[in-house]
Amino acid sequence: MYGTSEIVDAVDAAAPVDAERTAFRRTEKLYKLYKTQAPKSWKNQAHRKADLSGVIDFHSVLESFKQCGATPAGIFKYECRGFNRPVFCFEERPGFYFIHGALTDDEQVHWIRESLISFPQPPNRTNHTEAYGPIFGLFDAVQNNKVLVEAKSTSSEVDCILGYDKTNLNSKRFSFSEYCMIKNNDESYKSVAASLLLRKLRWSTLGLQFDWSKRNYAVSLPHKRMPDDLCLVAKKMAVPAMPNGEEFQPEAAIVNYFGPSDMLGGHLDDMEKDWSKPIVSISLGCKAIFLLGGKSREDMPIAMFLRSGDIVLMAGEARACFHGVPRIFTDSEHADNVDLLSQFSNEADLCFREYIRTSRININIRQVN
Ligand SMILES: O=C(O)CCC(=O)C(=O)O
Ligand SMILES: [Fe+2]
Repeated sequence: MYGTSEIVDAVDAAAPVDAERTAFRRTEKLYKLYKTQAPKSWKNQAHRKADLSGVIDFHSVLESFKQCGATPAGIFKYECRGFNRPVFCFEERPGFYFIHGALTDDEQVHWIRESLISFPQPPNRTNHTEAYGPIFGLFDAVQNNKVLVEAKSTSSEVDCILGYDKTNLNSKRFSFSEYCMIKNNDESYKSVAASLLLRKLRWSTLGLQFDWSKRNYAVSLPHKRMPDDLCLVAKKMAVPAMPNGEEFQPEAAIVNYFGPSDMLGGHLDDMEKDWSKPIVSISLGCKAIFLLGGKSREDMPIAMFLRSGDIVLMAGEARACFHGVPRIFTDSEHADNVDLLSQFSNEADLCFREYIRTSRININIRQVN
């Protein structure tokens, strides 16, 4: 990847002065979440209101297309034989496809659960792997108010309490434990609440593991195959962007987890060999603004809303276009997640509901070779 490709907290993040000179950066600034220079006492209400009138809303585009068969200038409805969902494209950005409402509510619920329960499980790596080694059962630990504990002592008693795997002496010694153990804590433990780890979860990688430090796919890292059901969705959704009716071959995915003030800076995804193959990118949870730039950061980006259940494809020329997510919406006026939240109304689903109420998840699936 090239550019600011990791999710960062956008609030008050100071941009380097010359970085603000590009059209992409200026547009990011228009939409990203700022605290104004308000007195501290205003803290929670002090988010500047962005003007959203220039953001394309494909929900409205589809509604007016249904009514009068017309689309706004520069946008057309793409007809793909055998593909029964509405797909829109931009005349100026060939290779970019917007599939509005691609996933049903049930499918969205399924992928949110998978993103929180299964996808961060080892051998898949997450942004926490470097600091803590492989962590098993993060979401279960959140539901049970557990904490991640490090054993400094080498006593067999601690090994036993932590379920430490002696067969893997290189792995770091962190494991989830009950709160009560920590109350009787002594210096031999270092601990962090599972709920905090979940809040700070930024990415997990599926299939071939992406090595962020070397910025390539590390074939030698242990990995599982991509989940079959996710491959099926990706193959089905990739159809409008596949050259000559070929079948998309999903080999890797990056799952991005966005908290309320997180953003993903403008970047290119350029580590895959064949750019004629699409990246299939699934949105879940809170609504976001997606910026689709051009091949230069100086090209004026197109801003559009991404809602839970929308899927975008970036293939061919669009693979060379800078893109990013300057903003997610967590306030009830804009988040657009009421229907989704109602799917998590059981007592047992409280943790999912609380998480997704103020978060966005993006699963982007790639053919690497
Ligand atoms: O979150 C999104 O919609 C885009 C994610 C993305 O561009 C990436 O992970 O490379
Ligand atoms: Fe990307």
